[in-house]
Amino acid sequence: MSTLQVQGVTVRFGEVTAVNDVTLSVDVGVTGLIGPNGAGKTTLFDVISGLRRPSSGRVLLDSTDITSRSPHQRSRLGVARTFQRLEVFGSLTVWENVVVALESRRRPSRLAGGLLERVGIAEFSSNQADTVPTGAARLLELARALATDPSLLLLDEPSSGLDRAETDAFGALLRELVGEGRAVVLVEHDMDLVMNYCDVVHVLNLGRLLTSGSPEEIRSHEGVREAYLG
Ligand SMILES: Nc1ncnc2c1ncn2[C@@H]1O[C@H](COP(=O)(O)OP(=O)(O)OP(=O)(O)O)[C@@H](O)[C@H]1O
Repeated sequence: MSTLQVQGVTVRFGEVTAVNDVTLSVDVGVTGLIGPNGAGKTTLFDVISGLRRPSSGRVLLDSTDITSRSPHQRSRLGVARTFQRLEVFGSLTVWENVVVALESRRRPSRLAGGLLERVGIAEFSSNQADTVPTGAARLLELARALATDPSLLLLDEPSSGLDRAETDAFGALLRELVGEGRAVVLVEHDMDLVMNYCDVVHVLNLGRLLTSGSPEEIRSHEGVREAYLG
């Protein structure tokens, strides 16, 4: 049984079909969702996290149809998400940001320190969130997502703003999260991160699922090269 099933999902914005009859499943592991700009990756994340209703199709979580559930209800079912555009509370400290996320799920605030250690930004705990470097703010978003103890974690371009060493540490953390039985889906432009840390990669192009496979299969896929090279 897959954690997440996307079945025949289509999203139209007027004349534009952003996501076109996409069917895919996600299991425990690191799953990459890649594709050129405008391929429909963020729109598909919006559908999975409940921010957007599909024009047609269904989303199932652990075999339950959640297509009409709100983002809040999905969060309680174990779905957490980070955004391409940072969504932290800028005027709160880094530590307070995580506490707010913990409290939203009635989890104890004493867990905040451990979460910040885990993502590698404990040194910024008492800094105001809008004063920390972009990479640290991105890791704070991850800590906030982890504060909800998700079974399905959706990460939108998590490595932007991270340097190479931070990206490698981030990749290692992803593997740890999988070891805890979580499913992680990554929209990511950093192909090294995708190829080194993903178990499965889905490729979108012009709203359609072009192909799915292991990183090796994706790397050698003719259509993928064409989609990227135009
Ligand atoms: N709210 C909207 N209204 C109209 N068109 C939209 C809207 N959101 C997205 N689109 C269009 O849908 C298509 C898919 O966009 P989406 O942002 O999902 O792609 P993406 O793969 O995430 O791209 P990127 O890698 O650039 O973030 C694009 O053609 C985009 O212009």
